[in-house]
Amino acid sequence: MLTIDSLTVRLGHRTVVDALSAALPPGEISLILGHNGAGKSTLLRTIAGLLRPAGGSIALDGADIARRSPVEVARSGVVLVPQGRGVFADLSVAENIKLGMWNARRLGRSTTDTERARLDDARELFPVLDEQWHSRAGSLSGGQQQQVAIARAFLANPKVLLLDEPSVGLSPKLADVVLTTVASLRREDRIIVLVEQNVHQALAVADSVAVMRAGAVEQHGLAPSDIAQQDLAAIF
Ligand SMILES: Nc1ncnc2c1ncn2[C@@H]1O[C@H](COP(=O)(O)OP(=O)(O)OP(=O)(O)O)[C@@H](O)[C@H]1O
Repeated sequence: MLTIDSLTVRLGHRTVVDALSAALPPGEISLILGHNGAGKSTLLRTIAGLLRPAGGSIALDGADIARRSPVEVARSGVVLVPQGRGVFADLSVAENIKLGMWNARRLGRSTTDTERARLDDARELFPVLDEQWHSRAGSLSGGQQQQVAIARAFLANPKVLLLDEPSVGLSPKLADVVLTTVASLRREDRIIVLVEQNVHQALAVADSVAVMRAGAVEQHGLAPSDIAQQDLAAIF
């Protein structure tokens, strides 16, 4: 369980995350909705250890990770796929994906024994990438590059996977493919936090929904099927 309690993050003089509390359970995809500037990316970056909160706590299975270094947070199994793909265009698909594996090894979260099986799993989960395993990543479509970024995170064997708008800039069809891939990464002991603007497609794969407004959680634990059109109009 990832338990966030009274988390406050200031950027300059602005309070961007304001006494936010939420509980994100394993085995679920928790979708975070909110208008531009609500603080969603800042929340993900703080969970990943890239920003130091001014107050509050972030507990992963009971241990407070809020003020640990990014490396220590990664070592505890938190992986962020930030906005923008962060794919190395001149490296092959395979090399890009293996970077996740090497990173996990460096952090002590992977052994050579498990890596082979995990690589095979990745090729099965991402058949499009398997077909282009040795192609230059920069030659892939936007949707495929996004899949490379997600596959790299998968290879890092995350306990907590944070995805910041993975379908941004993609056609509805490719967004669907990417979000279906995200859904296939759901595992009993894995916490997946998804920030998305492609709301309808994200609702189709989410297990629960939280709504952020002005840095705080306005509603949480909502069932995706309970979110009606008029609610969405009020959120955005
Ligand atoms: N370095 C910074 N200094 C001051 N304010 C910042 C800084 N970075 C972001 N902000 C502000 O913090 C607020 C929250 O930004 P954040 O990117 O977390 O929102 P978001 O909900 O992810 O929005 P979006 O959907 O546009 O990415 C925004 O108003 C933004 O302008």
